[in-house]
Amino acid sequence: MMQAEPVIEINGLMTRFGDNIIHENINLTIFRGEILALVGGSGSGKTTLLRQMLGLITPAQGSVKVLGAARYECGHEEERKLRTRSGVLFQQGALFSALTVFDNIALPMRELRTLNEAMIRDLVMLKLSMVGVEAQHTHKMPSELSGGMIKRVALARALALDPELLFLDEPTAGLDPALSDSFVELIRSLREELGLTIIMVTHDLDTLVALSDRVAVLADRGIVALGTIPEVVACDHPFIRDFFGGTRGQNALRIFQQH
Ligand SMILES: Nc1ncnc2c1ncn2[C@@H]1O[C@H](COP(=O)(O)OP(=O)(O)OP(=O)(O)O)[C@@H](O)[C@H]1O
Repeated sequence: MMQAEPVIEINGLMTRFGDNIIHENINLTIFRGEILALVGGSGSGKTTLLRQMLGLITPAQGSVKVLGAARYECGHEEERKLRTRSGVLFQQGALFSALTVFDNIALPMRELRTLNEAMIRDLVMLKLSMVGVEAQHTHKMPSELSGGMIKRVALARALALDPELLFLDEPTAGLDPALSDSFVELIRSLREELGLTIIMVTHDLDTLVALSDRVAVLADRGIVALGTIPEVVACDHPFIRDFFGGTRGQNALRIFQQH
């Protein structure tokens, strides 16, 4: 059951790159335990908003509060702690190509400088088993892995430090439908097991329907709709009509209604 504890609070956020205003007066609260999806047209600022929640891009105006701390205003030490409480699966550059599977997952643990190598070894193996990657792949290089396996290893790395918040940028992009379904299933079960709050950007309707509790639609520099899928679909906006209106949209919604 969703609890009403806010874990991310965005108020009056404005983003500008040069003369290009991307967001104007964005307000969004994300609650512990939910999966919130950000959708919107290309260039609507989904990835930028995700990066602002992660502390990677400073907004021109407004505040971003994460786990009670004001991002961009809290001190260095608090910012460091916040980073360890968030896991990220980026669309590109999911793994370091020069490091083995083991070392990719061990890296954030080693950076903590509080764990010895024996503990790190046990933790890496635990994370790999959580995402369904067998021990025989531990010493492979990323170039030796399939696309589906890379996503799983990247997810294990995102979970390396037991984060409370998990950020996913297009988690199923580039996966064929069967791999995409099994990855969605994995994310869903990890959310249950670990009590994660998940913020994801996705273009994929099947992923959206299968995972999201709420959807925020970015368009016209703001959030034009926010709510459950049926609530969002009921909003009359050109992007929403196009996004959910086609055959794929209608099929995805039918599956949603059958759940
Ligand atoms: N560092 C930057 N410098 C200048 N412009 C940027 C920068 N980052 C993003 N932009 C611009 O901001 C806008 C929003 O980009 P963003 O990547 O957040 O969109 P998006 O909704 O995630 O798009 P897509 O679905 O295509 O990935 C785009 O017009 C992009 O060109």
